[in-house]
Amino acid sequence: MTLVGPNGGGKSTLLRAVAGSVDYDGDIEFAGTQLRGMRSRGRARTVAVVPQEPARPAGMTVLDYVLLGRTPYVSYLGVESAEDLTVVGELLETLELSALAYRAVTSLSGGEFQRAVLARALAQQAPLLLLDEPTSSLDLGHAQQVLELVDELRGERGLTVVSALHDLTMAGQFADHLVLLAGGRVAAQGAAHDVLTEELLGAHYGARVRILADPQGGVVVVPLREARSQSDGKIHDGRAGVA
Ligand SMILES: Nc1ncnc2c1ncn2[C@@H]1O[C@H](COP(=O)(O)OP(=O)(O)OP(=O)(O)O)[C@@H](O)[C@H]1O
Repeated sequence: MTLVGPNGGGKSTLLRAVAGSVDYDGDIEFAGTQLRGMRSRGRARTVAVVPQEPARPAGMTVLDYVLLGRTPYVSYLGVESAEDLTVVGELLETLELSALAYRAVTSLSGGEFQRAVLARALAQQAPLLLLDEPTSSLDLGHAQQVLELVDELRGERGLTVVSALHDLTMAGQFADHLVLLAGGRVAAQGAAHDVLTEELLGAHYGARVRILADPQGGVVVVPLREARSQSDGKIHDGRAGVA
């Protein structure tokens, strides 16, 4: 499920409620289990989170940072097993972080660190993965790669993924079910072509867009600039001049 919506719409708050880091009314159930009141080790084996603004622990290497994801499996003696190291090694490889394994996380670029945060969350091997803007610092290629990887894991391991995305075209390409949150409420939900419409994006984002259908079935959202006429200086509907 992919959450979209304007700033302040409630995407992060919803993810934090599912993650158990803010209080909420009502119940949140996953696979028949109430998430409220779960013990921290059990919760960490159930829910993995990629927060929007994760802290970078000073002096910690990328390897140790990703190994933190194995905490729910590490014995009480605190020693990581061969399996922990294998899982982490594979993730470092997949996310192109092997060469950075012994670098301090504080020295990474925004995109490198974002991949390390995802690796740490995937190392938890939890069936529910919450991603808050997982591609916000990534270049186009890495953003596609990360979303493909998450989609593959969703298929292969049966993960449930709830992701907040600002990039509506990425959402229109990758989301199976979209939820548009605005003012803390669900404004629309469904398939990409039902939610990413000119009307809904105009009403809830105050945005002027053109929606294009991608032949492969996805949706492309093109932001339109208001066109200024040179002759009368008035602002005209940008749609008029766009093929
Ligand atoms: N701890 C808090 N105390 C008070 N208000 C909060 C708190 N956390 C979030 N809010 C408010 O709740 C609303 C929803 O915020 P939230 O961070 O969930 O939005 P968002 O959809 O993730 O936005 P963005 O796209 O800007 O990241 C905002 O108006 C925000 O200011």
